[in-house]
Amino acid sequence: MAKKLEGFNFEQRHGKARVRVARVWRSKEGRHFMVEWNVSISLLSDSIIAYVDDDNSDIVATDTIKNTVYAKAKERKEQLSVEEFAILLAKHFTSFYRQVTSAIVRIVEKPWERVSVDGQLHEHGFKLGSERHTTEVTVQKSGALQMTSGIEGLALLKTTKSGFEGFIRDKYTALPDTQERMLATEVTSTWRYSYESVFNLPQKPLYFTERYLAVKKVLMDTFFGPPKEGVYSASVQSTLYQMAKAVLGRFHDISLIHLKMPNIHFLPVNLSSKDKDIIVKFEDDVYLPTDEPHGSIEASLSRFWSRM
Ligand SMILES: O=c1[nH]c(=O)c2[nH]c(=O)[nH]c2[nH]1
Repeated sequence: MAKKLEGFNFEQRHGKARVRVARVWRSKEGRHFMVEWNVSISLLSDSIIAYVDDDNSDIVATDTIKNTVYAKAKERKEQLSVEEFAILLAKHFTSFYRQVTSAIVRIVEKPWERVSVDGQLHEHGFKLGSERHTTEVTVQKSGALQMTSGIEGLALLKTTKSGFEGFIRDKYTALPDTQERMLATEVTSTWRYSYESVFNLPQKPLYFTERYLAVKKVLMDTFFGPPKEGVYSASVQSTLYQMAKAVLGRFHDISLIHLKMPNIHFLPVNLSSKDKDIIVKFEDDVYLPTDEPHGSIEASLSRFWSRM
C-alpha cells in the first residue's frame, strides 16, 4: 500500500527470492515422493521505520523468511501441492507476525517425474521433465486470497494442419499465404482461480496438482486436435483463443487465463548455386529451425464476472 512520506508516495516490500528446497516423503510401503521447489516470498507491512528511522524492530529478517521455508517443509508430513505449500507459507507470515499485512509467495516446481524401469514405476527414481508448474498466491491478514497457477516451458510442435493467410499485404510484405506449415511454440500460461479466501479452498489432497495436469491436458489436446486427423490452425492467435476457451469452458473454478505463445519459426530451406542450379527445393520437408526472431502472441480470456 502506498504511504505518504515526507511529501512523497512510498511503497515497499521485502522478502527472500529463490529459496530452493527439496522434500522427500516416504510411504510405509517404501515408495518415495519428492518435489523440488524454488520459492520467492515478499512480505507487505505498514512498517516504514526501517527505511526512515534506522529502526529494524518491525522487520522479519529475510534470513528468517528463508529458514521458515525449510521449517514448514519439514513440518508437513504428507505430500502437498505447490499451491497448498504457497498458501501455507503465506498464511504463516500473515498470522504469525503482527507487522505483516499480506504475503506474496511465488513458487516454481522443478519437473521431476517418476521413472519406469522395465515397464514398472520406480519406487525412488526420478528424471527431469521439461515444463514447469508455477504458482503465485497473495494472502492478506483477513484471509483474503488471490491465487494463480501456471505452466512454463511447454514446448509444442505440429508438422502440419497449420496455415496463415489473408493478412495485410503492403510494400514491405514478403511472406506468402500458406495452408501448410510447421507450427511450434513454447507455452507460458497463468490462470487465476476464483477462490477468494483461505477458508473456502477445496480440501481434497493434491487438488491443485490434479487441476494443473488437467489444464495442461486441455491445452495440449486443443493445440493438437484428435490423434489421426488433428485440427487446422488458421493462426497462432486462433489456436491460442481455442486453448483459452477450452480451459474456461472446462474448469469452473478458473476465472481468467493468460496465454503467451511465441511463434517459433521453422523456415523453409531452398538452396541454389550461383549458376542457379537447385541444390535443395523445399517440399515441406527440410526446415531451418530458429529461436529468434520469433512472433510474440499473447492474450488473456476471463469471465465477465471475474474480479480483476
Ligand atoms: O500465426 C501467425 N500469426 C501471425 O500474426 C503471424 N505473422 C507472421 O508473419 N506469421 C504469423 N503466423
